[in-house]
Amino acid sequence: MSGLLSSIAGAFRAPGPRQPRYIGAEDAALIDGWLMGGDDKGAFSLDQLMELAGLSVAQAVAKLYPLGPKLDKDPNGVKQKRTNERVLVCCGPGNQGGDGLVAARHLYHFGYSPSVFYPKNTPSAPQRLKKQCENLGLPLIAPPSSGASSFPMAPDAQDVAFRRAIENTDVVLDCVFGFSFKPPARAPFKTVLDELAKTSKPVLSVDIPSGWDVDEGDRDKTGFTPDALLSLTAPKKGVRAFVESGGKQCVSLSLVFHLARTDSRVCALPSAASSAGASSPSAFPPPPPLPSREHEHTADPRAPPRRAAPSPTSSSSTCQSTRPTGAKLSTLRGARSEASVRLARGA
Ligand SMILES: NC(=O)C1=CN([C@@H]2O[C@H](COP(=O)(O)OP(=O)(O)OC[C@H]3O[C@@H](n4cnc5c(N)ncnc54)[C@H](O)[C@@H]3O)[C@@H](O)[C@H]2O)[C@H](O)CC1
Ligand SMILES: [K+]
Repeated sequence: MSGLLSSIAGAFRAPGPRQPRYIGAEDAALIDGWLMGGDDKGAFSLDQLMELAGLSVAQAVAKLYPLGPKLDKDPNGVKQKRTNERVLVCCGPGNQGGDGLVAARHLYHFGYSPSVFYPKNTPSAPQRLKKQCENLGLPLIAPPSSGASSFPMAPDAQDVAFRRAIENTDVVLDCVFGFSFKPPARAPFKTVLDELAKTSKPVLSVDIPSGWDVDEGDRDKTGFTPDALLSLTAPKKGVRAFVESGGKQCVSLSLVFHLARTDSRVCALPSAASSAGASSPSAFPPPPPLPSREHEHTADPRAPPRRAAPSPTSSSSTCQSTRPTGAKLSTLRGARSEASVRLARGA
């Protein structure tokens, strides 16, 4: 486990063009378990991890699909829509769906007008996150939570509502399935994935394009290729071809350097050395130099130190494109920049 954590962080510190460490579904689940484990492990709560993931998602949207300037009302006094303002957040039944609910909340505060599609509203769903979206008045397409009385819905009501929602959005956020998806998709998500494949709207996929196999990519020929991808912590093996063929990719770094720092401490402990079967602590290579705490919050760990402390609006994700565009390729390969998003709504 310690080698895995170091290699993920090391991939982002290595000089030259980034060579990300791709991880499989098993390793992704292992890291998740480690982050949430107590004792000598990460000690994060699920809520914290979702909040970090969801904030990174919202920041990636702000970076890739920036909100246009505010426009004056039209002659009839009607508010005019800003570029990229409407974001349809498609949420699945697992933790990735929770990331989506968090992202919708942050997007609202960034000034976007998100709406949320949440078709699997089971008792185990993150009801508090959903309630927070409701409290902001976000349009929510979801069946009533169990126990609530309602009129019976037509079987295809959600499909119809989803199709209408996708027509009336500027950007689609794919938070349907993450690293625990096992193809093929079951209802009601089959329709959702078909619509994602068909739409001409830009889709930003979180962690893995939904419907793709986490390790093997679009093995089942879904026909869905997102406009861009946000990898959480480390890119998954299934997106290697997408990234290497020039797909737009962001990587959320919020946990990477935390993993590396904790890991270097674990490596330094004699007990960790003996439990790993090493004859002495020196059997572990010295941990690579860690970036300063300041850099942990910036997009580029190798960036020169800042003079002032990072603002709360600085991004925890870094974006790059490797799209092969001839002469621009080398500059793009190393390109990365820091998102700066305004957190106060309407500011
Ligand atoms: N450490 C991190 O990087 C964190 C990532 N997070 C996000 O969580 C997901 C992984 O969450 P998990 O709940 O394990 O899995 P999924 O979101 O993929 O959803 C599982 C969910 O889906 C159902 N399901 C599986 N296959 C199918 C299918 N073929 N048809 C229908 N339904 C299916 C399954 O039954 C479950 O209910 C990760 O990718 C990140 O986005 C966390 O926020 C924490 C930190
Ligand atoms: K996804």
